[in-house]
Amino acid sequence: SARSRLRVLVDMDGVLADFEGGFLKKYRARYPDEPYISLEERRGFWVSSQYGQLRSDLSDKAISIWESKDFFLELEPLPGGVEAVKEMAKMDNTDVFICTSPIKSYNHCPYEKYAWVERHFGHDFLDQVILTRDKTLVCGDILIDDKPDILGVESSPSWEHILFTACHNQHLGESCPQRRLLSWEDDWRAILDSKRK
Ligand SMILES: O=c1ccn([C@@H]2O[C@H](COP(=O)(O)O)[C@@H](O)[C@H]2O)c(=O)[nH]1
Ligand SMILES: [Mg+2]
Repeated sequence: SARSRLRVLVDMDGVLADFEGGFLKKYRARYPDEPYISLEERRGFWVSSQYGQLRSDLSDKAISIWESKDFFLELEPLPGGVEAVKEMAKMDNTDVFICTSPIKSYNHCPYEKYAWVERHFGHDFLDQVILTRDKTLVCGDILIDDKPDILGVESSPSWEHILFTACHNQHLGESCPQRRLLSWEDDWRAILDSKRK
């Protein structure tokens, strides 16, 4: 593109906010007598699918956790993520947006995603929030995201997907051709620099 500024899109759940850890903690607190899947045993992006495979009724129990009030608001930041995004936002010729998909049960999630960003980044950073169920429609140079397959109506998105390593995707090998960011301790600055014109 003719753009001279680098546009970085950063996912929220599983990249900035500890969705998996927050889910497991609240699931075990609410359903102490039910089986659970440890973070080491997590496979596949959809938590609800893996719980459904464990026992069919556990899928709805899993969903009940992230549909509850305060679930998204109370997620802990993943180590180094907030600091990295704040640093990116101050870099020359760089625009950074938080690009996140809300759940369709909208009573709490969209509000709490904004409130989480305000809490951890400050009010002004709300200008950088993009809520969308289809990230392929968002224009950018890089999308840092833990979901291995980011699909939507645009078959050829403008961004390069950098796969952020999470418990559910860490075992995937050749089937994931994307470049990875192993954590926020990994060299995210080099990835950004590799995309600069
Ligand atoms: O089993 C699951 C696991 C997660 N979700 C929701 O999907 C989105 C993921 O958003 P990203 O922007 O891709 O990180 C999030 O709202 C989770 O709550 C789900 O519906 N089912
Ligand atoms: Mg995510």
